[in-house]
Amino acid sequence: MSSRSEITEIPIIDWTLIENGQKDQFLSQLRHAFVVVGFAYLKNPPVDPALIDEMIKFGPRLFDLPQEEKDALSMVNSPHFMGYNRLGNEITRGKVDAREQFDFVTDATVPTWKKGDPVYLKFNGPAQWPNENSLPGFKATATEYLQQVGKLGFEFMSLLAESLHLPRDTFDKFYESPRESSQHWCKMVKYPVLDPSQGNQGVGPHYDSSFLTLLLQASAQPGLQVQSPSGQWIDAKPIPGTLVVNLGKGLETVTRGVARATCHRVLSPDPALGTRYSIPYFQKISQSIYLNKMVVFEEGVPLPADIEELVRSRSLTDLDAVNYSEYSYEISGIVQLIGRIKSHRNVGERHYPELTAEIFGTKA
Ligand SMILES: O=C(O)CCC(=O)C(=O)O
Ligand SMILES: [Fe+2]
Repeated sequence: MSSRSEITEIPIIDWTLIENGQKDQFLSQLRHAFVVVGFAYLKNPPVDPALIDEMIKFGPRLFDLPQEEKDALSMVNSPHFMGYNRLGNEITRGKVDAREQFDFVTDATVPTWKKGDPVYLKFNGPAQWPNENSLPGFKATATEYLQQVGKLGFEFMSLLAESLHLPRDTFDKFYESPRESSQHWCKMVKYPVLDPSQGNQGVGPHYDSSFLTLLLQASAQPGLQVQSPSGQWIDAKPIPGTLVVNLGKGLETVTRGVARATCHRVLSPDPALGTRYSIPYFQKISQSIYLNKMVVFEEGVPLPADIEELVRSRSLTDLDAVNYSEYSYEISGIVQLIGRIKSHRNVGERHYPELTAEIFGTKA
């Protein structure tokens, strides 16, 4: 890949390479995927396929709960941005997204906010789970799924470090300590078919926040698109037996742009195909660190030759997403809050009135 070539599809990397002793091949594919593309499918991920099926089946059942039950779990009641959002309650790049969603986390084992603590520590805290009688087994299944995907996420980051010729534990210092105490966060998302007069923004162009997203496409409908370096939108169609992996703006910041956060969006499903479901897992990093002061590739030190070659092969243009650029100067917790408040202004106004007024320029 020494010439500048356009990206037309998303690479597929098979986890069985690791299990079959072909780790070097896996690492080389990883290096290419995350330096050049920023997205890959991970085939045969080490997550129990029966558990994945159970999670997929819970999607429609969760959204089919009576509206009052869903509204009782409304995110506006949660300073941790956990819970339910009706259709039309979320904004990306100033435009309304057409998706309904629940955000969940595993129970907190990290200290949560107390009086006198920095405001961003309020971000840690419990989920709002549906009543067990309404959806028996859901909390247990989602918690087990989050544990397995969370474990994969940490292992993936160790492999990514190796693929960049860095020590395996390079990224450990960015998590809560010990990293096993981190909360694991996912969303269950439903994208309904829209009337063409309502547009087609399932979710607008954006970067993800922290280090790593592991996305389970939980139905057969396409919709996810990834922006290539030259600005073309590439379909990331669901492939059964895979998770879609992408990197967030936090990781791009600490690798000084070597590993790419890639702009992506979701188009509302085609009316002929019906509702689309997805379940993204977002790996959480510590709120109390300045990523710009903890870079893993020092300025002025040459990159390893194979990485340098991949970096040179990219021809990056300005893409459509603009979010999370604050990592270059601001503490991580505030950057994450800014992102969440921009997406969910009503939650910001209720729980973080000062920061929300600052973000929207409405401060008196
Ligand atoms: O639903 C999807 O396929 C992707 C969702 C997404 O990009 C996000 O929630 O950050
Ligand atoms: Fe995303």
